[in-house]
Amino acid sequence: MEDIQALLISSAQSMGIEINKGQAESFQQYMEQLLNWNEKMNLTAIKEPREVAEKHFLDSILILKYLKLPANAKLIDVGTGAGFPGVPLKIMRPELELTLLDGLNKRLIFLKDVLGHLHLQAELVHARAEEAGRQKPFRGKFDFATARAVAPLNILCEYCLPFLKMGGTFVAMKGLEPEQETEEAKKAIALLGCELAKIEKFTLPDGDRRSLIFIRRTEPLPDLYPRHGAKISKNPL
Ligand SMILES: C[S@@+](CC[C@H](N)C(=O)[O-])C[C@H]1O[C@@H](n2cnc3c(N)ncnc32)[C@H](O)[C@@H]1O
Repeated sequence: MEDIQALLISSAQSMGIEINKGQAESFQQYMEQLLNWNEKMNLTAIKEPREVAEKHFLDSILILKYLKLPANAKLIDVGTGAGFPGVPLKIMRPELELTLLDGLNKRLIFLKDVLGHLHLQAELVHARAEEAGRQKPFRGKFDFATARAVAPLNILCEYCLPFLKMGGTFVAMKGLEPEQETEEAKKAIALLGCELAKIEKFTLPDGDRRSLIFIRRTEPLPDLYPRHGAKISKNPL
C-alpha cells in the first residue's frame, strides 16, 4: 500500500506547507476512519487514499498558506460534513478553538468518534447554519468561518457571515472560476455588512484548480439577517 504519510508530507511541502510526523500520523488515522465509516454511511465519494490525501486533506490545509490563524482564534466550519476543512485545520493548529456545524446529525456522530481517536477537542453543533446564526452563542462570535461545497456564494454568505465578529474573515472554498459567483454575491456581501478582501487561486498536485474567496466583516450585521432557510434559497440576496 502507498505510504500516505510520506505522500502527504511531500505534496504539502511542494505547496509550501510543512506537515510534521505526528500530524501525518493523525491524517492517516483520520483517513482510515473515514474510509471505514464510509462503507456504512455516505461520507465521501472519494475513496482512494491518495485522493483523500490530496483532495480532502491538502485542499483543506492550503487555507493556512493564505491566512494567518492567530493562537486561540475561534473558527466555525459551516456544513462541515466529514470534517472538511475544519478537522485538517485542527490537526495542523491544535490550539484553534474549533466549532464544527452541520445540519445532519449522522455526520457529527462520525466526527465525535474521529476527534476522540485523534485526541482533539472541538465543539460539535447540530443545526442549520441560518438557525445557529440567529442564536446568541454563535452570532457574531467567531474570528473565522469556513465552508466548502455547501452552497452557491450568494446563499452561503447569508449562512456564514452572521457568525463573524467585527474584523472577522470568512473563507469560501470554491472551484476553478470563482469570478461569476463572486459577482453574483456582491449585493449579499454588502447587505450583510462585509466586503470582499481577496481571491486566491491554486492548483492541487493532481491538477485540480481551486480558489479561496476571503470576505471580511467591516460593519455590524443588520438584525434582519439571516432570514429563514426557505427564503434564503428561494430568494437569495
Ligand atoms: C457536500 S457536503 C460538504 C461537506 C464538507 N464541507 C466537504 O467539503 O467535504 C455539504 C454539507 O453541508 C451541510 N449543509 C448544507 N446546508 C446546510 C445548512 N444550511 N446548515 C448546516 N449544514 C448544511 C450538509 O448537511 C452536508 O454535510
